[in-house]
Amino acid sequence: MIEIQDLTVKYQSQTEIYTALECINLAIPDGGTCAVIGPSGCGKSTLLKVLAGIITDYEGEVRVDGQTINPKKQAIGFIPQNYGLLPWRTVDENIYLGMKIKQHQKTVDYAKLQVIRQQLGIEQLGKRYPGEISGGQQQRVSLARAFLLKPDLLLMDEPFSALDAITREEMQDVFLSIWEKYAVSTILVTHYVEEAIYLGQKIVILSPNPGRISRIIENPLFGGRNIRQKPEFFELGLSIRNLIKKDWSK
Ligand SMILES: Nc1ncnc2c1ncn2[C@@H]1O[C@H](COP(=O)(O)OP(=O)(O)OP(=O)(O)O)[C@@H](O)[C@H]1O
Repeated sequence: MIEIQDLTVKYQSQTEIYTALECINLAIPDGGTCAVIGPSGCGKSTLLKVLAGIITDYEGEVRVDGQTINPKKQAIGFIPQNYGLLPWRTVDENIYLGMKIKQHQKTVDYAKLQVIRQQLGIEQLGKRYPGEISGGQQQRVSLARAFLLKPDLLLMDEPFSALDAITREEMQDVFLSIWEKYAVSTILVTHYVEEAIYLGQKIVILSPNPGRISRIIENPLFGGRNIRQKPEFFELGLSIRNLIKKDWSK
């Protein structure tokens, strides 16, 4: 269980103290997914940085399975917007580098690596460099790296936003099929309402700054088959857009 209790984050600049997030309360069950939507500057990246252990100066409690979040004790996978691949390392090196760094493993579980590469359709790309593969393939490589780590928590910052609409939908399906197998607790930030409905069991809407939770929606459509084609999908999208318009104009 991921538990966030009364989380407030302030930045101190030379002239002022700026509150980026205020009194965030959220619980995500083990193996659940949560999509966070919010206007620019409301603190979405700040939230991910707290969860990734990059920001440690905050008020409130953030726990994974009852223990205060700490990337040295828990495995936390983070997929940044630009996928975070090292351009001077091959695809294979990029995939197992994360595991070596995070879990201090000297040896690589090649059998598992092979299974994940197959699931993601990147078996043929191992010797290439990130600059020699497409954006969708780079996204697959970053997913392989994250899932090989078997994270206690997977964080994704606008994971598919750099992809064209068709590849984005394809990658959302790829993500879901792997996530179903490994049941990794996942928090993703997105600015696409449809992506939030497709990938989020919970959908969290943040208010403009300071970011507060304005809604938490338990998504009734999550995990359904072919939901993108269903009228309920469009209806939920419309009602979330209306909520956002109301909440963000306050
Ligand atoms: N190091 C910092 N010092 C001072 N203020 C900061 C710092 N980092 C972020 N902020 C401010 O905190 C607020 C939240 O920033 P954050 O990057 O978390 O927003 P965001 O929701 O991810 O934005 P976007 O959608 O535009 O990426 C913003 O107003 C930003 O200007």
